[in-house]
Amino acid sequence: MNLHNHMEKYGWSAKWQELWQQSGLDEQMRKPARIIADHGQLQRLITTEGECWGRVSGRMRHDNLETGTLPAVGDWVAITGQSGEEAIIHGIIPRQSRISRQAAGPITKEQLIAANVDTLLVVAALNHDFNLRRLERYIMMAWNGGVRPVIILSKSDLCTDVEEKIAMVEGIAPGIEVLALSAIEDQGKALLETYLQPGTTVALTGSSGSGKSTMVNWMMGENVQLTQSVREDDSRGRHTTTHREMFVLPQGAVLIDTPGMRELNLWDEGNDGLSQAFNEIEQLAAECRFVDCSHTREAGCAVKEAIQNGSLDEKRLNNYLKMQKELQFQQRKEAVASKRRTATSKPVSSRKPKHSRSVIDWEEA
Ligand SMILES: Nc1nc2c(ncn2[C@@H]2O[C@H](COP(=O)(O)OP(=O)(O)OP(=O)(O)O)[C@@H](O)[C@H]2O)c(=O)[nH]1
Ligand SMILES: [Zn+2]
Repeated sequence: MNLHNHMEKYGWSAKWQELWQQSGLDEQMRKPARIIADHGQLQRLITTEGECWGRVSGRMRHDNLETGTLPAVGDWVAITGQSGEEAIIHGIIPRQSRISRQAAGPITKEQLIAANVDTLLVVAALNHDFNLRRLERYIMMAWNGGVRPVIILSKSDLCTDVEEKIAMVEGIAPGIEVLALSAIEDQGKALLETYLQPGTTVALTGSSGSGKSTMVNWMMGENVQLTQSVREDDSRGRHTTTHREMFVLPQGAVLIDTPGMRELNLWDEGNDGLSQAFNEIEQLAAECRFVDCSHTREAGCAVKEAIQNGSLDEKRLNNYLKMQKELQFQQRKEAVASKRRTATSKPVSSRKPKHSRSVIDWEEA
């Protein structure tokens, strides 16, 4: 039997084999593995021999004080250890993409939610939970981490103008596929399954109550352990999505359930998500008379003109400007922090925060 069989189910491929060899992590007795659940001190792993527990090596924990890099769900790592024993995690194969936001707390820091994600499924319910500004933010999060977003409008059975809603979302999601479905009425499954090909890693996100768990149950089919645990959790009134984990769907894709994201402060990995998510605004801006136009009161502003002639929604512009400001603020704080880092030789973790971070509760936006 092919030793990498287990791992292929979890997304291992010729590409990862190559990255593994290039990483220099493949020395001595080390083997590749993927983090499928993160329990803080302990990580659940899928290895060439099946599942096991692992923990980060002392060396890696120590280095983390400088690098801030610990493995997250979805990471491919290098491990040692005999089968049947707890494995030791020594390093991470360079991440190809990520879902991250700004961590809560006073220091500007990335909170990695999932690594090596191909597609982010953003779920929004077609009844009450329909907020275009919130979708724009999820789209930004995906593009910023190098992940392709797909928008899923759930509970189509509760909506009488589905086509209209799809068109509205397409209007704020250039180049992104938008689909509507109903888990309860078993509508739209084939469309969804086109994103669930074997070998791909998809992450699931969306507001609480948008129907994510129901959708997962629907994809998994009946009599699956997850379905039961989901029901069990629901009956205790807890959010099922607070515990993130990764599992293989019957369609073949690996699914990562992200924690509820009430607060989504953007984290820019330099992938220029803003330009991707708001491409048409940036194209308009190139036509403004002044290169540094703020699109608020300047003469010859092509963006303002688009709002006046109705081709651009002012709310979309405002959201764009707001997120641009957030990212600029984050970059300034980062610049200050890295200056201080080079000025003192203290490890990152012992730095005293200077600013307190403003919290943006965007769910209500
Ligand atoms: N009418 C209708 N209701 C749905 C559909 N999908 C889910 N629901 C209902 O919406 C409610 C919330 O669904 P969940 O699947 O628990 O939502 P969730 O996104 O997982 O919520 P959290 O676990 O809190 O993040 C439940 O009462 C579901 O029965 C659908 O397709 N149609
Ligand atoms: Zn302008």
